[in-house]
Amino acid sequence: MKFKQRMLVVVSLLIIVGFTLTASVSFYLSRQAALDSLVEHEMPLTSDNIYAEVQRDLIKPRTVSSFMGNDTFLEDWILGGEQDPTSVTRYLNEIKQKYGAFTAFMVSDLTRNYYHAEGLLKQVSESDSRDDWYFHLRQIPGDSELNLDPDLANGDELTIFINFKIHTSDGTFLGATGLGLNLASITQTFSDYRERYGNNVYLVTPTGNLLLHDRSVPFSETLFQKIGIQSVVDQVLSQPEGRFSYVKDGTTYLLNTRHIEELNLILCVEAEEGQVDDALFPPLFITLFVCFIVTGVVLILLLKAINHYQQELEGVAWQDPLTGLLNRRAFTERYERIKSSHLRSGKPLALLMIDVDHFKAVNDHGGHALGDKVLQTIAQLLNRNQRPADCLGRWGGEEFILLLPETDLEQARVIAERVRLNLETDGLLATLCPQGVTLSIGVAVEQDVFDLDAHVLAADTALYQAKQDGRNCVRTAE
Ligand SMILES: Nc1nc2c(ncn2[C@@H]2O[C@H](COP(=O)(O)OP(=O)(O)OP(=O)(O)O)[C@@H](O)[C@H]2O)c(=O)[nH]1
Repeated sequence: MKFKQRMLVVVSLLIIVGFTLTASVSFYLSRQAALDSLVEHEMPLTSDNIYAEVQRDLIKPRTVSSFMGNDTFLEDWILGGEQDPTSVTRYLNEIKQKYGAFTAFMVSDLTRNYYHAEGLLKQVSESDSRDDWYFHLRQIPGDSELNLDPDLANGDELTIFINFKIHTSDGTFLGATGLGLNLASITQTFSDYRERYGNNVYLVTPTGNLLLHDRSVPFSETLFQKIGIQSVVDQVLSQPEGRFSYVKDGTTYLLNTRHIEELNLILCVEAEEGQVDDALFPPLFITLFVCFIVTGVVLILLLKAINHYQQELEGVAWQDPLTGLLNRRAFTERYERIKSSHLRSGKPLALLMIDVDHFKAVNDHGGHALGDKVLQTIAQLLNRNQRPADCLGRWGGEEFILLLPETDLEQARVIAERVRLNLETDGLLATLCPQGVTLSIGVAVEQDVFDLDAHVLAADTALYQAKQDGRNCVRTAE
């Protein structure tokens, strides 16, 4: 790989690695900050808000159920032998209407009659699994329990029942009463929570049953069956408040829990750790895009700079600094190129060795600076008169070399004569050197074997002859 390509690759890699590292570190730090904010602020805040909403949605019906459980009307009616069931039915209907409940019910322990807002529904029986809730309520030490069951009175729709015991002041169990809330509307509320706060929300009983949640989780699930959460489920159930994380299907979930005293339920707010990435990826992509653009611009500038300096260096390497003509090395390289096309075509290639006559005298009389000026002027004149395909160089000192492709000896001689004459009659040179500047030129033509040394030697020999013949003339090689 060339130096230039190596430089471009190294610089590209440096920029790309630099940008990628910077972008990655900044992405990592931003992600940590976003996660901290999610765990420390957003989830607890969501939990607070949902707690307030759960209080509004569930605690009020619970208060009403509690009021029903402690209502002396029901106690008296049961103790009075359950006369006139319409009074209980009316009572239940009024409660149901007033508080917008899905159902209101009362069960007498004496007769096992189950009343609801439209009258007697059935009798509860220990042999009917649907009535398990009732016999369970009888046994528990507390006053109340929340249950999720199908409601017989409403086409078996899943209903949240808030069950309260009815008992006498001395604690004798008389039956159960309470409200049923429509599950569909409550799960909708939880789905609304999810949409509003962007987190999963569910309520869990102290034994780990999922009681209420949005529709994303099957109802039959318990917390123990929820994949991934098993690692922390014991802590979730035993701590009044907590922050946990668990992994499910390669995704990390954050869990914020809180015990709701009044309902004896655990409120769980769950967020995907990856949700913070959604906000962070666009800036990352912008950074990488900027990196791409900057890399491109830097590479273009670098390429231009390298090309510029390369050209300058090539100029220094190939140019004669005084005259701007090709130096000996560049001329040799050109000769080799031109030679190969002549080898194919077999056409003649002419070489002119051009030497300034008595140049030493110019230096001696006018000084070295004038000598330089004269050499530059001669170079310009020679350059001006050459054809596009010709190749002119400075061979050394006051000696120039001119290569004429596809030119035979006679044509070359004519051209050399013209060059000599042009120079002899040039006005500027006459001004610089009043004593006059003349050229001696030796011409040699190659047709078969193109060898620069031999070619130069032949032209030099002709030049020597020109000098011998009194200078200011053209001589051709035999
Ligand atoms: N000013 C200047 N003089 C140079 C340069 N290169 C060579 N010379 C001078 O050119 C002169 C060449 O002198 P000679 O080789 O004796 O040839 P000449 O005086 O031209 O005589 P003939 O070639 O025999 O006609 C020397 O004095 C060199 O110092 C240059 O770049 N600048």
